[in-house]
Amino acid sequence: MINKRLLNEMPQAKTDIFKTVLMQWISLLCNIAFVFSIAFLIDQALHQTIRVSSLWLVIVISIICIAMRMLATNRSTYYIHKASSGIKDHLRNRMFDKLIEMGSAYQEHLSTSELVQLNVEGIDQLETYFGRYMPQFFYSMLAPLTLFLILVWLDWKSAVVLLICVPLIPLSIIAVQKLAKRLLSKYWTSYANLGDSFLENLQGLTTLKIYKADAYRNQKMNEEAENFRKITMRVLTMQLNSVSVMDFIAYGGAAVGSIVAISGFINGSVSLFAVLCIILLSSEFFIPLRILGSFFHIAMNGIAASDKIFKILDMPSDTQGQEVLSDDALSVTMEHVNFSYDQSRQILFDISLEIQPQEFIGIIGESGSGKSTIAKLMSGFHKDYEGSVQIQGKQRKEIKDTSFYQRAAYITHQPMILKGSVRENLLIGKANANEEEMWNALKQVRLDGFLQEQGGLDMQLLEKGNNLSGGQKQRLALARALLADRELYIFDEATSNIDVESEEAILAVLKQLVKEKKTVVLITHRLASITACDRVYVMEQGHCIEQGSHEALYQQQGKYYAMFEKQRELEEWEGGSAHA
Ligand SMILES: Nc1ncnc2c1ncn2[C@@H]1O[C@H](COP(=O)(O)OP(=O)(O)OP(=O)(O)O)[C@@H](O)[C@H]1O
Repeated sequence: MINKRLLNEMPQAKTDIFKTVLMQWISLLCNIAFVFSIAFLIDQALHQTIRVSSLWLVIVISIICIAMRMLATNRSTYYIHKASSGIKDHLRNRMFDKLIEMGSAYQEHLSTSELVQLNVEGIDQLETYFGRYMPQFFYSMLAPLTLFLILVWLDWKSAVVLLICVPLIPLSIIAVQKLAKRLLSKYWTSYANLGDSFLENLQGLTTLKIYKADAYRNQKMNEEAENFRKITMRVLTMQLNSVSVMDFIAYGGAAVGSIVAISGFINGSVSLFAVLCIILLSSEFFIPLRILGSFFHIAMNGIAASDKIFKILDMPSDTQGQEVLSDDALSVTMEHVNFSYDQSRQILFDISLEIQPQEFIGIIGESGSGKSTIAKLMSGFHKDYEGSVQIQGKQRKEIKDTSFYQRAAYITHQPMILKGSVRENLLIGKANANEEEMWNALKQVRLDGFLQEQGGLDMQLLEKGNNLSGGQKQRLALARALLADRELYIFDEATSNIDVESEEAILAVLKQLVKEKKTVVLITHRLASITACDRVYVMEQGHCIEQGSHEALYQQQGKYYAMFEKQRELEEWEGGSAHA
């Protein structure tokens, strides 16, 4: 019922919970005083001994009690808010820090929609746990004890009966909790899966429409939604049933206590004043626990979410190394690397390659041969490889991502363009770049002409750069990378959507980069682009089958030669047929 880990996460919340309980307790004392004064008045009225002075006394006590209750309720609301908002901020920051700490490899373990759900709704449900459930938990122990210690002087029998009935409520909560835990864990898993499907289908809606596959995916999602509905209904049924059980115990317990007091009154062993006090206060024994029960389910939902949150927070931080690169130039060495994304299929087989500072390296091969996987291993996206991937002689998995990315850039064929101006997108590469630098970079990638017609650097881009063509997005990403001025550039099909003429201009920029003492790794399908490389690695089905300069590989008349010739023939044929 008490999650120690959550409480220890936020020691400050303990003080706020204590203050909330104190305020609720003061409120209870006011209530008792109010009931006592009313019972006193009724007792005097029935015995016809009422006096004006006692009437005034009751009125004054009532006003004081009501005012103090209002004040105590106000303060407890404030502390409730303080306790719950603090933990929300704290956990969201911890999650954010953890993701940063895990670096680019976090996507291997977590899906975006699960993260969003946990961070938004999951953490919101902890608000109830901290702000409502926890104070209520302690108060619901304190309230019956306080009432018992007061009422036992009026009629010990009914006080004992009332106190004995109270633990039945927590017992029923514990029983329900056992059932709830597994059910809620299933509920969260089903919710996260549905979120995943929803996000994916929404992102791929255009493709689904084109292939008329939307109805099928819709049906699949409906099935998942139906599963989620069923499990939600089971959760709600469990909640309603447990609330009914608690109501039965609460009102039944109060009734039993009152009956004992009334029979004492009939026997003459209990005074009218005492029986009135017991009847009016008997429900107070149970109400705090009954309220606790109503918070319990939302709180348990928060706890289920927190279990998942802690699982993420407890993930090994060694998903990202802690070593920092030295000021020496960056070299990349891969030795006997084997790699699989999953157990079912090996993707890379015994890959060894070497990239010295200021070299211009090409990696080619047919689609699916493992080129991007090599780039991803160098960039630190996956650590679970055999063999060695070293940067500056240090294992890549030991190197901190921030240290690597300060010196290196990985540019893919699907660059991330953010909603906002072109300027904002460029400043991601270099925060303090001036206009001249930005235009210079845009000119190098031949995007300047288009942008000048479209409002320049202030041109507003839609989400994911959707108002740019595929080639324009790639050029913008290249301009951003050039502005970033890194030592090592890994271009993974980064110019795949760019027309041949512009690609030649960009190739000239890459050659210029090498002259400026940068190291460039170029992964491409366009073999004409890599003739200038110092060394080319040829991949086939996860094996590196050839390596050497363009001239050496060409003369070897192996795979490279065959691919090169085939592409040249195709280009010549295309050129010829275009002219025909
Ligand atoms: N995240 C992943 N999980 C499982 N398998 C993957 C994953 N990414 C790639 N693969 C598999 O690894 C193999 C190599 O993929 P990779 O992207 O490295 O090839 P590539 O040579 O870059 O291909 P292309 O030229 O088409 O980009 C492919 O068969 C692919 O199915």
